[in-house]
Amino acid sequence: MKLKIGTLGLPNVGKSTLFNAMAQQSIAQAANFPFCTIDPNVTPIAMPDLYLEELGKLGKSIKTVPATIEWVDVAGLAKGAHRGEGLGNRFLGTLRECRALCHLTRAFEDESVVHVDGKVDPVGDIEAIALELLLADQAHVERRLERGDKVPEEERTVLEQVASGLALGKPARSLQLTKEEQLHIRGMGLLTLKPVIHAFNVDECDYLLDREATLERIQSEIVSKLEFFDPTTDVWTIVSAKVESEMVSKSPEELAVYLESLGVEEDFDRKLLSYHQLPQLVAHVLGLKLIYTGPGVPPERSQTTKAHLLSGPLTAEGLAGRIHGEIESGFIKAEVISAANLLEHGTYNAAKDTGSIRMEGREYQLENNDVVCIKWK
Ligand SMILES: Nc1ncnc2c1ncn2[C@@H]1O[C@H](COP(=O)(O)OP(=O)(O)OP(=O)(O)O)[C@@H](O)[C@H]1O
Ligand SMILES: [Mg+2]
Repeated sequence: MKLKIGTLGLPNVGKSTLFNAMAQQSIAQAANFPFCTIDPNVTPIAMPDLYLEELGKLGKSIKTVPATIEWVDVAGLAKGAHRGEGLGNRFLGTLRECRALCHLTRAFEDESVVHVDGKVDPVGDIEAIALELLLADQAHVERRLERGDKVPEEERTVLEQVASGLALGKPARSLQLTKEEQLHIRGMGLLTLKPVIHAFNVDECDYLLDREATLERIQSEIVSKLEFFDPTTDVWTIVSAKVESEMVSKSPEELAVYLESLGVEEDFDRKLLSYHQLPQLVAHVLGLKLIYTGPGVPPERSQTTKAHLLSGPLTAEGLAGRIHGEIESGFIKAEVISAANLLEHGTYNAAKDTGSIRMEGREYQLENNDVVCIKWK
């Protein structure tokens, strides 16, 4: 199953516009009225990758396959959703399946775009959403605990701890649960346990021209005032959903004219755009790794260089199982080299000749940016 990231925020803050900028096409209906989105939108997003294309060339592959995550856009969450305001909070069930949340907050002034409360107040808006998540989790945990003995004891103990925290207004991720404790309640999909990427939706000027000053202002006026911003689980960035969605729908010529009209240099760094930035932050908060297969495999067996996303530990044998059952059962050894090291050598054979390719066994734990070639019989 693909790793999913869910967007969250008040109605009409730009979630679907950001989704379209991320998907690089217009899939989601984005419009200037609250509750425009009802059913979730989902799109695959390629993980930004430093090595894949070059490795594909080195391996003379016909195609390269990037690792992807799924970006999920849901309805706006209204204040009072737990009491049924807006579309209520039942749709949060979609977000329970997501591994991290991207919390989008309006930080642009534009009188023509409706704000559900009539004023732009990022700190208040974030806390309102945080409260809705807290209340949703509280109800979810209570329902589970009501099942009494049907809930395994280890799980019940952790849930009781979470319930006490939530009652004090503490999100589950702030309770410092151990990995093992988290495992007992994994199936619950607690929203307040998920890492949060705060994205502040700013206007084009703040985003493109006044970037540094905007970042400083957001840190001092918003992030530093948040009660539950934990830098060990949460990160933040700025986006400009409207301008970014316009950028991705333009041809290169139109884009040049558009950037010039905004007073932005043509060599504007595309790595600042959300479809690049946000997956990077996802990788950061979830500790994701990328590894590669393809180079080193004889061309008659594979003509594809593929990036694989790891969201937890994986052994060489585990990777073999992901590729094919026969490769797993016939596993002999794994040839491993880091992508950067392989590219320095120019060819797989050159890397082999200098002894740079290591031989690893079944139990080898894959590391970020490993290029792996499994030998099997
Ligand atoms: N940075 C921005 N500056 C100005 N306007 C913006 C910006 N980002 C989004 N908008 C505008 O805000 C309006 C609402 O956008 P959108 O439909 O994407 O919001 P949403 O959060 O998905 O809303 P809903 O919760 O109703 O689904 C649109 O008119 C969009 O063009
Ligand atoms: Mg929407």
